[in-house]
Amino acid sequence: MKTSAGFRFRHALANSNPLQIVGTANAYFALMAEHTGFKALYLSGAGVANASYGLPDLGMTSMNDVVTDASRITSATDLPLLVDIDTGWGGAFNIARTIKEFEKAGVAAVHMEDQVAQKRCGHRPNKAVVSTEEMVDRIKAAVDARTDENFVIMARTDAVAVEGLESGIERAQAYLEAGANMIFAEALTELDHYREFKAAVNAPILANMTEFGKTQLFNKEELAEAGADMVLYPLSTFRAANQAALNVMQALMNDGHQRNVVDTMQTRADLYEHLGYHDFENKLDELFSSDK
Ligand SMILES: C[C@](O)(C(=O)O)[C@H](CC(=O)O)C(=O)O
Ligand SMILES: [Mg+2]
Repeated sequence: MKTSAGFRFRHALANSNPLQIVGTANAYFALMAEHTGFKALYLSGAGVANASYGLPDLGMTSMNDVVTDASRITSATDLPLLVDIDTGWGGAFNIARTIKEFEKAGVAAVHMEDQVAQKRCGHRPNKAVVSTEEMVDRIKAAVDARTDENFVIMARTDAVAVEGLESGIERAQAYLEAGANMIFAEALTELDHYREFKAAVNAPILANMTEFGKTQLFNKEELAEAGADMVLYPLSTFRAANQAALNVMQALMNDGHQRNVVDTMQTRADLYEHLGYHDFENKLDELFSSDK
């Protein structure tokens, strides 16, 4: 029997120290991540807004927008997928629907944050958080809606940047008591802060290594040593691919041809390798070739 996605996420976590979770903006990136050896994948809320809709990460995408992109990835790979569900998209019943839809889509884990509905990127100024009580209610609604007990509900606290480290830790404790399984400690500025979270909460901790943000780009050994169980690279591949695409666009515009940049492109052979193209082609021949 096939194990559930949530089980596979927990299994990957139990077998890694830390578990590196790479952001994959689309199903093809997910295949490349699998072939590179990653054991867990991430669908970024910012990534869905930016890549799929050309929008900023300001709470403008809906549950359906994100579930659509998540389903494309879970259809392409069995690697467990962690998905950013922002604030859960509403009140208790909306959050319950969100959990059911993501479970049904084959997602392994979601993270839900304690920002107000009018959310911002976790690494931008002027964030606002809801009360601990309100976030506890969000978590209770999510946990109650889950049907697979292994489906992971991760509580993200944005409070450290707003109210300080102590408050972030207290909130994390309250969120775990309400039934959250893991903690996403957002926008920490010191390695020691992970240590303090880990010492105070009895649950796996995620460190967000997003680039150009508030957190230094610590390596996985430093983070593991500081108590982080998971390390997230939400937009690294997206940012790199964007710059690569822009370089090609500029070359085409400036040079009138792509010969100077063709070496920066993934070859057709490599593309086909990741897609398993030849297996599909062989299948076609096997099924329909006339000289059988
Ligand atoms: C992790 C995150 O929530 C995301 O949507 O990918 C963002 C990442 C970013 O904007 O750099 C966040 O940290 O808020
Ligand atoms: Mg996000």
